[in-house]
Amino acid sequence: MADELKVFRTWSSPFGLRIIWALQLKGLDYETIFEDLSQKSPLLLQYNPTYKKIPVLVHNGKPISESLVILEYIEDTWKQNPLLPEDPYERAMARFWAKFVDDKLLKSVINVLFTKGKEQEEGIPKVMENLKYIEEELKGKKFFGGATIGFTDIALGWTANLLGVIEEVTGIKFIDAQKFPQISEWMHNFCDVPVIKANWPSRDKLVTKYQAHVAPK
Ligand SMILES: N[C@@H](CCC(=O)N[C@@H](CS)C(=O)NCC(=O)O)C(=O)O
Repeated sequence: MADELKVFRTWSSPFGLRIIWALQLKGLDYETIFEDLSQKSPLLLQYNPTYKKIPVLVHNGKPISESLVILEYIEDTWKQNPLLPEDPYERAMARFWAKFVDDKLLKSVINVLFTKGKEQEEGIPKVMENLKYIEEELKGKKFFGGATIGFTDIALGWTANLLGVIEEVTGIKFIDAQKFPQISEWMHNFCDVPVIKANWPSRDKLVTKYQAHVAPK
């Protein structure tokens, strides 16, 4: 039986994009279901009753949620074009940095995006500190996984367009090539990969969306 793959996502979600990138890098066909999160579909609620969030990947009727878990499932199920290294220690490190992206970097960026005044100012050094860890980790590497993009690159991928959008919306500069040369180079290399380039949501639409969510100064 051919695999039936469905992805529940939204047009803008960076978590949803991770799944699209991974499926396309693996050369897999899938159907996309775009959700309106203000009116979640009964199917989304059925497939992800605990978190009620996108993305959800449904493989032959079986749902998997949480983007990093879905990435692992994709990697475990389809062996072509590996996203994780073979060596167990390197695999652990790839997972460690992907978790760092969600637990530390993303949270610090969201905090700056959705606060203002003193709270926002105090949040900026935390973002910079988290970016410095990534900068160190990327030293001497084109991608986290080496010559081709892998698990950690996909996890960090949102920064390559969303950080710029957030800079525009907040007026706060996070990335410049002098302060973060490795990250800047990585962003450039990452955006150059055809599967990545082909799937970015419209930057203008993202700016409008985030402007509407951000607290007025
Ligand atoms: N940790 C989750 C985060 C997913 C997530 O936050 N999805 C958002 C859209 S970007 C969502 O579905 N929000 C709906 C809600 O919170 O009700 C993952 O990695 O998949």
